[in-house]
Amino acid sequence: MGGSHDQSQNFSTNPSDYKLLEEVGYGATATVYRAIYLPFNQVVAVKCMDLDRCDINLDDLRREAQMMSLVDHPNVLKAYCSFAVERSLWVVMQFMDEGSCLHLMKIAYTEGFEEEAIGSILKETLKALQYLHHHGHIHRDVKAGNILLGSSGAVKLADFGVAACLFDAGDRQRYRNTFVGTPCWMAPEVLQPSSGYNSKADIWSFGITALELAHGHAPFSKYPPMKVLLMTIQNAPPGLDYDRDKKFSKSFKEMVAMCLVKDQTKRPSAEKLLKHSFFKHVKPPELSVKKLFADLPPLWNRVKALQLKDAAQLAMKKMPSAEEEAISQSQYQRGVSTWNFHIDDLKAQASLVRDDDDIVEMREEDQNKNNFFTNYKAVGAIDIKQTQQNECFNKNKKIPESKIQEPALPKNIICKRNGSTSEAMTSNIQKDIIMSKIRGQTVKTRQTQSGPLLPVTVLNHFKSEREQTSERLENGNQLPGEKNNREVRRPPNFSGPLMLSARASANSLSAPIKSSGGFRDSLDDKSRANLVQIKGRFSVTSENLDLVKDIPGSSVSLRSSQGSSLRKSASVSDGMLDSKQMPISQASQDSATNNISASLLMTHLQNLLQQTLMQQDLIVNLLSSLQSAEVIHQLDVLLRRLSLTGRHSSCREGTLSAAQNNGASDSYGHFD
Ligand SMILES: Nc1ncnc2c1ncn2[C@@H]1O[C@H](COP(=O)(O)OP(=O)(O)OP(=O)(O)O)[C@@H](O)[C@H]1O
Repeated sequence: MGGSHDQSQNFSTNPSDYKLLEEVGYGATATVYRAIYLPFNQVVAVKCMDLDRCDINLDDLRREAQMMSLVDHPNVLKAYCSFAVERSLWVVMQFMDEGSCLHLMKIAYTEGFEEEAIGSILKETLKALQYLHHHGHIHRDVKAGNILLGSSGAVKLADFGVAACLFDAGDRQRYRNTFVGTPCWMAPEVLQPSSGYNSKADIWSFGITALELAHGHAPFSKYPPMKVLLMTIQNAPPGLDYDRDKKFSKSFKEMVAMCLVKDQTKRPSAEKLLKHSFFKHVKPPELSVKKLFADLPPLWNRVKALQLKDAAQLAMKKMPSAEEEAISQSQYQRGVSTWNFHIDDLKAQASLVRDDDDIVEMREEDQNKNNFFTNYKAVGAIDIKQTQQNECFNKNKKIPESKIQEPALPKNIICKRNGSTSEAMTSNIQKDIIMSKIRGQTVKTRQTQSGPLLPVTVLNHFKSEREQTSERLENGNQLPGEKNNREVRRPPNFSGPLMLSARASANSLSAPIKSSGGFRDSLDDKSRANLVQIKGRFSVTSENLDLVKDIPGSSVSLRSSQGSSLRKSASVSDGMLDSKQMPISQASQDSATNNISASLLMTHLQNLLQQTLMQQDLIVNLLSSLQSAEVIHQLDVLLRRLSLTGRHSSCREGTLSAAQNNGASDSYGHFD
């Protein structure tokens, strides 16, 4: 991809040459810091990818870093070098001092940007895509969270964590055949591996990103990932609505509609799309984008504020009533009486499971009109004095190293939404209030969790984003190494089945899914080739896909698919599952008896969990073999069952259900 002036600068791979400063972002697998490269006294970004949290192989990571270092385009983020530091991989890259579009929307434009800014951001992004596609790459994770902004108005596409090479050995027509991306942004053809996909998948994601920038969130974002996948396949493509989106121009609506055509062959290439009339009159980003952050405090303070906002929401989340809590406590104790589990662990796990309504509710919270001020006020904020405001707006973006200090909490935040300005403030007092609430209530609070399961390997390292947020806050500004040393990794004793790695400061569905080694080419042995790994979310194996393909229509027997590959996804240990196999119908009868023992109850629960896991695998499998309306209908039915199952799989609710609800097992009867 050509050289770059940056490559003449040799960045060292010695971690002590980098002084990590504030945290400026975090994703499913990484935390990003503003840093100083000491030999050049140059500000850079260092992305620290926790290898324990990454369910991707080192080849993929190296490929990401290598690809980023080869790019040479003003709209594609440049990486300088990468190297391993203990259990993490550091990627040193250009620092984008205004962060991602997603962050910016969350902090100040919760209902999206004006068309003028959107046009500029999209045009620059499209130029990046044109460049990547021209060089044979599919980005595969185009979304607002991966579009970074600079204070000059620069727009750069970042994060090649899931990017793939489109053609090898000169085969320019090669279609990818893997399952990679982030649910809301994924093109329909990407969800159907049999059909294959190419760079047009990025055009779909680009269209979704346009909607995200216009509304402040991606379409379907309030639904669990599995539902999103299904809706993407079944529903008409999303678009800009003529009533709701009156403020947007016809040409913008048309351009989005062109991207969101289900038939990939009918989507325009990036090159062609750039010629669309919508992009003809777009203003240069120095004019339209730059002003978006004119009044905002520095990025690191915004990130901190977002973390506080999430923490405040966590603290304010509605608590179960006293009676519910008491019942729940006794259920937990009954449930764990014969196991070695620590009750707090079990509670924490149970609290990770939410049903759809909770997710919708959560989404509404995320999208509500309240600004930080409202949030903080609710946890005991104090009034803000107008005279204090200016202090925090003195952006000091290029700080000489000698003057760099640990960042203070933001004193004032200007929240700007579509032109209106309101004030928000956090203080150390507020922080204390929030933190004390969090400390007292984290375990009790239910968290946004739903959708597909996590593989055991991921699960063992899984830490909900809210916990991470709390930890980040409690750990202050520790550097990653210090954090790792202090962090006590305590794998959960109980693995709830419907887990989803949520992000506090990002769209809850924004962590990418990655299957079968986006770079299957690099996997040579059969077992690796069969692994369908989904980054940070859930896993199935391609053996399952084959299995389902061989099974006609609805006569799929779950029992027949209890092979070893399915067990990879099981969250209860294999040994437990093997030794406690029990027909579901028997579980139904047993759960109807009053004198049921806690251990038997938990055994049944395990079976229910196992069935849930298999159903989820099955859904993914069916997606891959989706060919006819009949199958779509079956998926629909399955999905409904799955939501029911999801509720019964929650440790908290499942324990109750197994004991009290005979109907639970009925819903599985069909699969016996
Ligand atoms: N070079 C950079 N300069 C400034 N901020 C950055 C930079 N790179 C990343 N960030 C911030 O950090 C966030 C997370 O980064 P990134 O997307 O690379 O992590 P990730 O773990 O790969 O995320 P995900 O996999 O969920 O997309 C970004 O959304 C952005 O806000």
